[in-house]
Amino acid sequence: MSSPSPITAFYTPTILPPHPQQSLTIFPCSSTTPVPWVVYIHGGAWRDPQQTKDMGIPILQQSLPATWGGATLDYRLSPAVQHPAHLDDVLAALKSLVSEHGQFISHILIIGHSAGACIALQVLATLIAERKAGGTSTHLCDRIKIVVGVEGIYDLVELGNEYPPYKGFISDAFGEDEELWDEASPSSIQWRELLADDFRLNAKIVLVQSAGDQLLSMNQTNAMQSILDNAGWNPEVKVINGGSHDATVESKALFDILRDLYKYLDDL
Ligand SMILES: N[C@@H](CC(=O)c1ccccc1NC=O)C(=O)O
Repeated sequence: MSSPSPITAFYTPTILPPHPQQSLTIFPCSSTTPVPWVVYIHGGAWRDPQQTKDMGIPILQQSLPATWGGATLDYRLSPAVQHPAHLDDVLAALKSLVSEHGQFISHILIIGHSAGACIALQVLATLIAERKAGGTSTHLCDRIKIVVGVEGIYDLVELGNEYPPYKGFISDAFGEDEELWDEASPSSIQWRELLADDFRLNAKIVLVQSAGDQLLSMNQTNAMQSILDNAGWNPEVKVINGGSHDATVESKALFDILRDLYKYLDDL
């Protein structure tokens, strides 16, 4: 049986014409019962117009089990918009995915690359906080079982300290005030407060970093690991030979990790 063709959808149907970046490419599942879905959030320092949702296509085409669904998201970029617009767009995309396809979605695995990994952890924390406040996104939050950060950015202030030239793209996306960088960073989130009492209810967080990443050292991943460890989240960290910063998302080493995680999802 051949898989259904990918479709492009806009996630802000009330805004006409839709902003071209407020769109997602969906690989519909070929199942009539709920199956897991994999959702990709691209990187590109919140600003690189060359890095789009298309960067998620190799993962979805090459690693996704035949009957599963997938989606890769675009979001508006800086400097046209600033934080929290990127996060808001990704949340809107996920909510629209669940409202349109929810009956076919059992669990969700989110993969974020680089700046997309930052957004992925912001998404998880935002949705848990919304759920705790009695919000309506429970049906989305409860389905997110795994969040994978690949070559991730998690602490904007430390990133700027380690790589002063990166302060330009951080300012474009988060403004000039480093206090706001700190507030927006996944490293500043009160993760312990977001932990569910029953550990099985918490999403598994996996931080993947390629030894060949020429743009980011291990520092972001190591720091995020220790913050999540101290907060009781027990993240998994995988150091792989995935090649360069961007090549990692198409690497066999990453696909091997993902296939193990797919088995975990299948067994839930
Ligand atoms: N090509 C990008 C650079 C970039 O994406 C990047 C550079 C350093 C560290 C992380 C990066 N991307 C993360 O999403 C740019 O044009 O800004």
